[in-house]
Amino acid sequence: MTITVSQINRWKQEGRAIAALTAWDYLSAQLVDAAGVDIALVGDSLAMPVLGYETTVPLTLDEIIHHAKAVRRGLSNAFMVVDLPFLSYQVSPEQALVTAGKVMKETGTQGVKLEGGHPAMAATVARLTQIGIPVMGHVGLTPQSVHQFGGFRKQGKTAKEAERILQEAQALERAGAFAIVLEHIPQDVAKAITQTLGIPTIGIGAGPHCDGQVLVTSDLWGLSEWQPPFAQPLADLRSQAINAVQQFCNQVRQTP
Ligand SMILES: Nc1nc2c(c(=O)[nH]1)N[C@@H](CNc1ccc(C(=O)N[C@@H](CCC(=O)O)C(=O)O)cc1)CN2
Ligand SMILES: CC(C)(CO)C(=O)C(=O)O
Ligand SMILES: [Mg+2]
Repeated sequence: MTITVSQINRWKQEGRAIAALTAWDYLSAQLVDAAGVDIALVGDSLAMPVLGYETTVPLTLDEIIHHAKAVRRGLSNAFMVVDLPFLSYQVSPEQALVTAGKVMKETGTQGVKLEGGHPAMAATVARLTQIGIPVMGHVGLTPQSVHQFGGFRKQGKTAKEAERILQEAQALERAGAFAIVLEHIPQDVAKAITQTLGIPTIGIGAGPHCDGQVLVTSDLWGLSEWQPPFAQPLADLRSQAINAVQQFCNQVRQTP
């Protein structure tokens, strides 16, 4: 049962919600895949909870490829998508093509994701999809623009901004994107975009009316040292992990 882009598109038409989670290595990939997630995203968010950077901006192409190769080895069912890091695709459509091609060849991913939906980025997405690379879009709070936004702030709060985000999503659909992530925007804006588009929307901090949801898996597990307000942990692995280490230290230090 391998998941394909056409399957993902059919799920929208059938009203079957799409579950996506991030993975950053062999272990996390195996766990989300075994649990039956539909899409495993090697998100550039790995820069933050996993590598300890303050934003996703410093992550390099070589770093994400190294992680994505490990994720590939851990997946058997989920559709794999890899984020293109900051400045590995924004210079020109040619740069994006070379980067996406390198990621596909070296990691074995089925698709890539990039941020933004302004006309230049839509043209880049068109270029990639024309040569057969499945592209997932990402609009709203696009974390690679954090310094322009002045923080990881909710986007699309004014009618004008909301309209711009809708236009960007439509441009990405026309460019051939197979799905679009909507991050940290008001739920009514996400709902309107979801109803307008023929391709699935995958929300994060965008309310319940999207065609699917994505979370950073370390947030879901309660493993991140910090998480966005919209991420609800469903486990508390951080305290369990610390507890196990404390028990180990105590055992080792017990004088026989
Ligand atoms: N681990 C973790 N890291 C991440 C993401 C995640 O999903 N989880 N996703 C990306 C970053 N996205 C966000 C989105 C919202 C917030 C957030 O916390 N926002 C607050 C504070 C905003 C501000 O600084 O003003 C708010 O109330 O809106 C932080 C990172 C990349 N890194
Ligand atoms: C899940 C999402 C959309 C959060 O920003 C992402 O792009 C990532 O993890 O890198
Ligand atoms: Mg990302």
